[in-house]
Amino acid sequence: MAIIIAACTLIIILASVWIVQQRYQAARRLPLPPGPPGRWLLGNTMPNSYAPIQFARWTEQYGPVFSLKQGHRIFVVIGRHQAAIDIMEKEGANLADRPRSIAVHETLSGGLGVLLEGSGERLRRLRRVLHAGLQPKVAETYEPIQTRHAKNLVLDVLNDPKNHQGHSMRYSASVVMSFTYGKITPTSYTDPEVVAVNKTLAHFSQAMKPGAYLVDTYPILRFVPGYLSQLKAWHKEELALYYRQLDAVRRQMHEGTARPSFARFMLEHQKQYHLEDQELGYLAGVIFGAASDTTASAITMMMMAAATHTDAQARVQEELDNIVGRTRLPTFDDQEMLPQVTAFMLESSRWRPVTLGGFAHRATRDIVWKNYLIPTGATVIGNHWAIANDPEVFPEPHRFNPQRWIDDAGRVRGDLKFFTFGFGRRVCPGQHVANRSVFITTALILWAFRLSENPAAKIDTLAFSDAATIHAAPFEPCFAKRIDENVIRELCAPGK
Ligand code: HEM
Repeated sequence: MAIIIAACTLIIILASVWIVQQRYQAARRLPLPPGPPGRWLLGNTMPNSYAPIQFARWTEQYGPVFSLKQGHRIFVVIGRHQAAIDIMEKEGANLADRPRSIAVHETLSGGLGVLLEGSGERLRRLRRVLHAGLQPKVAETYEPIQTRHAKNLVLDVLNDPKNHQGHSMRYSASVVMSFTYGKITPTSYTDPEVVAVNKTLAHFSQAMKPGAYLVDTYPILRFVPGYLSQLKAWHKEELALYYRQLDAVRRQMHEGTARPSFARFMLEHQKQYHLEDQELGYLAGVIFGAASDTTASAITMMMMAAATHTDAQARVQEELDNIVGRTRLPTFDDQEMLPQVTAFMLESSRWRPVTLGGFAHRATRDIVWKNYLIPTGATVIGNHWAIANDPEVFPEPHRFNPQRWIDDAGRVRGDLKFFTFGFGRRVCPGQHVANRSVFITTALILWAFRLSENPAAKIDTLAFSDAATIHAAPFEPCFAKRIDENVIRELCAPGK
């Protein structure tokens, strides 16, 4: 009897292995998603500027998922909402990896960063601590910081409206300095610490530019003497800066004066999350990079949307007048009652997604989608710009229309989503903090001002930088006060 059971078990195991192998081989025989023809051996030429926009054109031409080849590398680009759900979200476990990045990750970040870290034990550890320090309950505790700096933003715009883009950058730099290191003094964009951290961010953007470092396509280049020396020097510089900032928090903890912050949280839980000293300093440092530019750009895009879509803006202001009135400021507690404010911010981050092309993922298993193969090792890109313009999910996608986010009962729709913060297991861990920043600044700015276009200086809403995080070209909207200036000044005064 035992022999029969053992034989049956063996047959079942062999049959299962055979079925899996057959499926694997069948999958391997499937074609890659279609795509533009490339040159023999060299493959496709990648767009050398504004790649997400060119990719969106190829989506129109080749369909929701298309592929490109460059040497031995395969790129698969997702440009439609449903395909993003099917692939980027449902196959999230097989797409948690990143393509190897010798220039930026291994050299400039000395392998210490998180954004370009491959999947594995280290990433899980880092994401665990990021989640613990940025999850909704903790993000809620940063609301007073965000409110304080949002009031400051209103005053800055009141005093110097021309420099509104600089003020948005100041807002996010101050907020991130507060919650990362517990810094409470108002931070300006010329603050030496902020200047130094921004320098590291500029290095990162420079090195990230497609084609800046060919070593990722031809890894042999890393052995060329001097080829990576600039990146190594920048790495030393940023590490020293991040250590200095962390040491300040350590010292304050020792003296008993440290305010709650992400750095303090990590130092207090260093053992629990198995963080090495270097990792800890670096993680706090990169938060500034990940949080400041993105948030500032999102706030600027919201203001651009308001200035160029005055009817949509008026609807938000009608709601603010009804729910909040003109004698107090909107607060986080009002959000439930302010669906128009939320819809406005959701639409502006769909209309001009600040990470236009998203960040590349890498397939760690073969993925089959509608009889096409996305093979192991392929670089998989969820193109935010193309997905944001999917006409099936967002009818008339080029139109700025916050009402698409509102249901028949006047509430924010729970069934509609845009991937502002990326996909699957690499989704942005700072999204709860970021959303709160964009909400409170939208509410306060639209409460205080009516924005419009200056007829003599029309705004080109498609003029933005070609970078991982886009920045609008300088523009000058008119900011008319909706509320008596004395009331604005009194309600936004420091300490109020
Ligand atoms: C409007 C503001 C923001 C936008 C649009 C944004 C967007 C993104 C996107 C698209 C990614 C990559 C997701 C993917 O690979 O699919 C990302 C990653 C990341 N973001 Fe954000 N982000 C914002 C604000 C923040 C803030 C405030 C923080 C921190 C407090 C933050 C921390 C991070 C980190 C650490 C990563 C790397 C995660 C990983 O690679 O596993 N972000 N963000």
